Amino acid sequence: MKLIAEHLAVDRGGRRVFAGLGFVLPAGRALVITGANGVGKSTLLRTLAGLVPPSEGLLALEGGDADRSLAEHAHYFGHDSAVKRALTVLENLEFWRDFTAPVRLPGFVGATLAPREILDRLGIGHTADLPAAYLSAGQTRRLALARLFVSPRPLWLMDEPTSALDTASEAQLLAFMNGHLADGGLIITATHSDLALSPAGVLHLAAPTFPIAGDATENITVEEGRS
Ligand SMILES: Nc1ncnc2c1ncn2[C@@H]1O[C@H](COP(=O)(O)OP(=O)(O)OP(=O)(O)O)[C@@H](O)[C@H]1O
Repeated sequence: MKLIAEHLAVDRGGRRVFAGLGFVLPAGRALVITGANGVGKSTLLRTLAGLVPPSEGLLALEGGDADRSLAEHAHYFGHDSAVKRALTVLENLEFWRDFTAPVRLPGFVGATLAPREILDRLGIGHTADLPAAYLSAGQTRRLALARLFVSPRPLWLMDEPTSALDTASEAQLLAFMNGHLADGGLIITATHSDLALSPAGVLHLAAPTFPIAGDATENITVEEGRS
């Protein structure tokens, strides 16, 4: 399984955010997207998640399920935790489990945990029957993270995944992410933190020094390593 992006261009609000972007990410590897504020990291993740349409280019998951879109292979862990405040914590997870079809593929054995089990592992088991509105910012973030485990999907798209997490939760998140890679999953994450993901490459997005009309590959650096 590998994720392929070729000549990707995305426009938002009538303005080209990036163009000429390409990478190949094989199963079991992470791609860390870096770059200054506003350069397009979240936009790239939202495009991969099917939330923003690309203006140009190709996105494909080779070895994926041909009956599903790329977005249906992915969990998107974005800035907004997308937690339903009126539902209990457990109801949020049960909804997500029932709403999100699991994806199982040769070479990918994603962890599937029962909602109560992952809540316990993330240290918020005691909140299971509370309305999600009562959770603190860090607890809400952990609930959003719990969703990745109730329905296995190979591609994790993670936007600033460590935000609002304390040091212990950050270390646990890193262990989960490395576990997902060891299971044959793929991770693309935008972060300003130095996450010790292994193996990982870096995709650096740089602000264009000229108005982008078409190809802007000069503004994109893919660096392998961190293995
Ligand atoms: N809904 C939108 N409509 C129009 N423009 C948008 C929209 N969302 C984002 N943009 C613009 O797209 C550009 C890229 O934004 P994006 O959020 O992808 O940056 P980022 O690299 O993730 O930034 P940060 O590090 O601050 O999170 C910015 O110029 C932003 O203003």
